[in-house]
Amino acid sequence: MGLLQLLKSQFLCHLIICYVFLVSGLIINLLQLCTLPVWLVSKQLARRINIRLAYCISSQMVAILEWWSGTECTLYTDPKSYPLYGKENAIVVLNHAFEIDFLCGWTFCERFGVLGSSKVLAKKQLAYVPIIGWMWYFLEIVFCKRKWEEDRRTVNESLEKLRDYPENFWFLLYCEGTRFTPKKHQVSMQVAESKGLSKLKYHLLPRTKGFWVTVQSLRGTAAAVYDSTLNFRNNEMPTLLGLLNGKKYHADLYVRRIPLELIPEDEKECAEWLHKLYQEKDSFQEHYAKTGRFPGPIMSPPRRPWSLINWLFWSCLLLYPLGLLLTQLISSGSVFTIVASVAVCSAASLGVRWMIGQTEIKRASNYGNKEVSLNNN
Ligand SMILES: CC/C=C\C/C=C\C/C=C\C/C=C\C/C=C\C/C=C\CCC(=O)SCCNC(=O)CCNC(=O)[C@H](O)C(C)(C)COP(=O)(O)OP(=O)(O)OC[C@H]1O[C@@H](n2cnc3c(N)ncnc32)[C@H](O)[C@@H]1OP(=O)(O)O
Ligand SMILES: CCCCCCCC/C=C\CCCCCCCC(=O)OC[C@@H](O)COP(=O)(O)O
Repeated sequence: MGLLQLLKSQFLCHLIICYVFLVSGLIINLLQLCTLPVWLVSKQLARRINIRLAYCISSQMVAILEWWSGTECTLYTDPKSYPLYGKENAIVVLNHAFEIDFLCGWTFCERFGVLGSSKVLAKKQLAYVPIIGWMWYFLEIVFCKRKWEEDRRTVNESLEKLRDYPENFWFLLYCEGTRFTPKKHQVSMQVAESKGLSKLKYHLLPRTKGFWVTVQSLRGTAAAVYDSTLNFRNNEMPTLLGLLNGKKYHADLYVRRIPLELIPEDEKECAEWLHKLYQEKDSFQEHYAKTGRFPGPIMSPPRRPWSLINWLFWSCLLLYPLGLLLTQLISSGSVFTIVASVAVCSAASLGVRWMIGQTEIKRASNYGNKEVSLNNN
């Protein structure tokens, strides 16, 4: 292990990274709260400010992936579509099998300049995660309860509000609805069988209703669907803790741009179209398993320095007062103050560990474990 790698694996480094993320995140959440009066005066201005504030939070996680761990992200795509990425609104359909797939998505958002405005159809529970969940509230992220009777109205209403969004955005949809586990795969293939649908090897059966409502609501707003299929080289199973430890992974993303006009308007036809898309995605994964690459040429955008610059800015701003505080604390000699400070730090560490836990597949919900999901935690 090299010296730098040893440094990256040190708990003290992780503490510093998490401290910067936590404190800057809370400051930014507070600033977002302060934009509420701006909404009353100019909604578009408030949105533009929030895009930039959100960038300051999400790009810290991107910096961990790109600059701290040095993870390589390779894009396979058609050279004719490439110039359009970042220059139009799009609905992104991505497979959901990896703990850091959302972060790889964010990395591509960063490289194409749409990180601050990127959106997702997220489960409601994520709205309560401090910093990221609170940031999403101000970004007009669409939340769902994964109960169609309740979601059909709220999801449609939230999407309609994005029609006059002032900057280009990508709207991410994990149509599988939950992360891939062998148990969920087995259950969803039973559903596929009962519906006479072809089986999938690498994906769960997609839930079609959210896709249909998204396409219908964003017609005229989004130009295309970006069908995106992600995998990692050498069967890597990346984790957020791995990234924090400085472990380098190798992500490969295959993207096809499909103009929105090609997607059927009728709900049943749209569902069939999506099922067919997932058959194709499965064949791309099979190709990857056999050859170690996706079809088509590589058109990788380079990483940009902004996420690193943003991280360095917040570190300089927040580490100096921390140093001063620690010096004062130690020189005060008060046992009570020192014990209280250790308790606050421990609570904060546990809080961050809980947040990281949200990304772990072993802590995934029970959604999709039963054919008709009753337990929707
Ligand atoms: C150039 C570069 C390109 C790309 C770069 C890549 C990406 C970057 C883009 C953007 C980044 C932005 C943000 C990223 C940051 C963070 C994201 C983090 C996480 C958030 C993700 C989540 O929270 S995922 C979970 C929430 N989302 C979803 O669930 C979406 C999919 N679900 C739906 O659409 C659902 O339809 C629904 C949620 C709207 C409603 O849920 P419900 O459960 O009620 O679903 P359905 O009514 O559809 O289900 C009933 C039907 O399903 C059948 N069924 C029953 N059991 C199963 C089963 N086990 N598997 C499959 N199907 C099942 C049932 O029979 C019903 O069938 P019907 O025929 O009646 O429909
Ligand atoms: C600068 C780095 C700082 C390190 C500390 C980072 C702390 C972590 C911060 C936030 C973590 C929350 C990110 C939320 C994204 C989780 C994405 C996700 O994968 O959600 C799962 C959901 O799709 C499906 O859920 P289930 O499979 O049904 O269950």
